[in-house]
Amino acid sequence: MIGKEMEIDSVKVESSLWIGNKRYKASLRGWYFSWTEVDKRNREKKTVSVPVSEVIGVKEGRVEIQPRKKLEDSDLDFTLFYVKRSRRGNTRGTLWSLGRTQFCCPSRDVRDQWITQLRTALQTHSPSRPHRLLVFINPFGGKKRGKQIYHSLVSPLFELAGISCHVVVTERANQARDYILKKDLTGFDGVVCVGGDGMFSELLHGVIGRTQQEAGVSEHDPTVMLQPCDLRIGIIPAGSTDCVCFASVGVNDPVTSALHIIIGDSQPLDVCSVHHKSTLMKYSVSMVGYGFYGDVLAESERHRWMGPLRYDYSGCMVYLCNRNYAGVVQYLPADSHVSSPRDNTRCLAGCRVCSESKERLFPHFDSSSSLYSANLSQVSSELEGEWVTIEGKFKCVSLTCMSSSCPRSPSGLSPSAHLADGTVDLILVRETNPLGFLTYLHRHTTTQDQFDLPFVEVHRVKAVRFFLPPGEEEEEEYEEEIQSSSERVSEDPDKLHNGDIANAQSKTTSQHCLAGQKERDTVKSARRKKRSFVCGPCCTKPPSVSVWNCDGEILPHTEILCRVHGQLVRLFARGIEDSTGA
Ligand SMILES: CCCCCCCCCCCCC/C=C/[C@@H](O)[C@H](COP(=O)(O)O)NC(=O)CCCCCCCCCCCCCCC
Ligand SMILES: Nc1ncnc2c1ncn2[C@@H]1O[C@H](COP(=O)(O)OP(=O)(O)O)[C@@H](O)[C@H]1O
Ligand SMILES: [Ca+2]
Repeated sequence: MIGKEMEIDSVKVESSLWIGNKRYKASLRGWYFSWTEVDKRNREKKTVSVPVSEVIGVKEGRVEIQPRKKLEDSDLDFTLFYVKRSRRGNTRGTLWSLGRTQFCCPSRDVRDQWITQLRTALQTHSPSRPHRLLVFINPFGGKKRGKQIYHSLVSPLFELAGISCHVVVTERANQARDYILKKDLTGFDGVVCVGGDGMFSELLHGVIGRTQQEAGVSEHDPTVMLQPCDLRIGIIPAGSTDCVCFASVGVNDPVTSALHIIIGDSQPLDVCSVHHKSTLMKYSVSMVGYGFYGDVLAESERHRWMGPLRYDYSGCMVYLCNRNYAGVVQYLPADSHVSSPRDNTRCLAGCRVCSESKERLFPHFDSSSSLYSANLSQVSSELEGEWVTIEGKFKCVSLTCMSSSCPRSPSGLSPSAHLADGTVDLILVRETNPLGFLTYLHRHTTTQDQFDLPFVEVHRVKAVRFFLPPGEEEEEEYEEEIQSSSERVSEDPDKLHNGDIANAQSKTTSQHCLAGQKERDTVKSARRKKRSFVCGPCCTKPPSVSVWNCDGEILPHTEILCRVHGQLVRLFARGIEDSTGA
């Protein structure tokens, strides 16, 4: 490896090249390919430098790939494709596009030499680029443009970069997850989803599940140390919230994401496992939310036809219901010397807090062999320590492993949270008046501190337990109903979908709203009332139990234990490249 690097470092290719009718002095030195304009008196002008790691492809002749491939035969020309950066409106992240420059060489020999040298440098300097990818497209995500986005914007870039893809257009929910869990994945360097957070979640569950299966680790045991996953995940945003993409890249743009995948970027990510009793329910990377966000999701599932707007509509409806929910929250604080959710920092590309966390998270990591010499039955110490208990009435209880920024909220649920520091932020919004809560929500869309409110508190934690106060415990009947819906699912695993749960809920909801006093008097109806979620402003006695929204899916239980697994998976991303500062 080092030998090769030295060999390349010593390679110095230089020649005159033309772009249009201007002459340039071009050179390839180590990590950079640069070209400097030279005027008629041999004076040097502006230099453009492209890191070899950001070269997407080198083609013979004059080539255009967008809008349509066009090849002109020429012995003297070559075309260089690379990452070009630009800012984007009010977001912090950097938008990437495909830069393209056509060079004309003095002779065919010189042209061939340039192409060979550039391609060799590319191979040497970008060892972690993927060569073969498994791509899942959800044709129904977001505005239903997944297929079009992939075929018109992404696939031509992958082709240009020489990446071969096996594409699966999904026909049902959970198809992507099951594929990753069961099929032969030999030869794939990564998995990619074209869709939203729900589709990402399928890949996440597939990749984590598969890795644990192969390592013989039980996913259900919350105390176990899970095996970190090798297969990287790429996200081409084509969903409704696109929070995971936005929070890890800084923009939700299919071309930017495709370019990060091509150059083989790698961003570790913390993952929360959510357990009920001794069963794993879900993994989450963005938001696990009870109360407001749970109700918004339950309501939004009934308005899927509205597309991404369903969340805004449901948000308003749920806001008008003005609910508060009693609960007991217990948490295990993280080390407050390292960072705090109110330290006003942002997790950006190359984040120091995240990179320093690696050693703490993987004390057994052997960097020379890149192996985790972890004893697989190893019990993690992450659940040890002094738990803090808070009981009260809450508008919402939210947990987030990362900032959870999205186009709706560019700084996110917890603006100073880190992608890969092995902690999760717990946000408690206590009972307050509607104006107070609106102020809290509104601050997600501005730069004002949403934690600087008397009814809001935030803690950086490693684990959280939530349960209902004594006397308000989870109802068996409800659990049975969910159970029977899961049983139906085990006959046909593809039917477990938010829709099912939300339908069951909305059925009770509309029954509650429409049924007369007679039915309401029965015990059964009283129970239903308790678990109905959104019934509009007509409700005089709101239900006392909400649901958990786990990365956009409704969890079938209220009592949960969440714990964070630091840097469990890796994305084809690099964190947010700050376009406002550096
Ligand atoms: C007054 C303006 C208030 C704006 C409040 C924005 C808060 C945004 C926090 C966003 C956290 C997002 C966490 C990510 C969740 C996703 O995993 C998950 C799944 O995404 P997918 O469908 O793409 O698969 N998405 C969600 O669960 C959606 C949550 C979205 C909540 C939006 C709430 C909008 C609230 C509008 C309230 C308006 C009150 C107005 C009163 C007159
Ligand atoms: N072919 C399909 N038919 C129905 N549901 C699907 C299909 N493919 C994926 N899904 C499911 O659709 C849900 C939403 O997908 P997602 O891509 O996240 O879009 P959105 O951001 O609009 O919610 C996911 O939970 C995923 O499991
Ligand atoms: Ca984190």
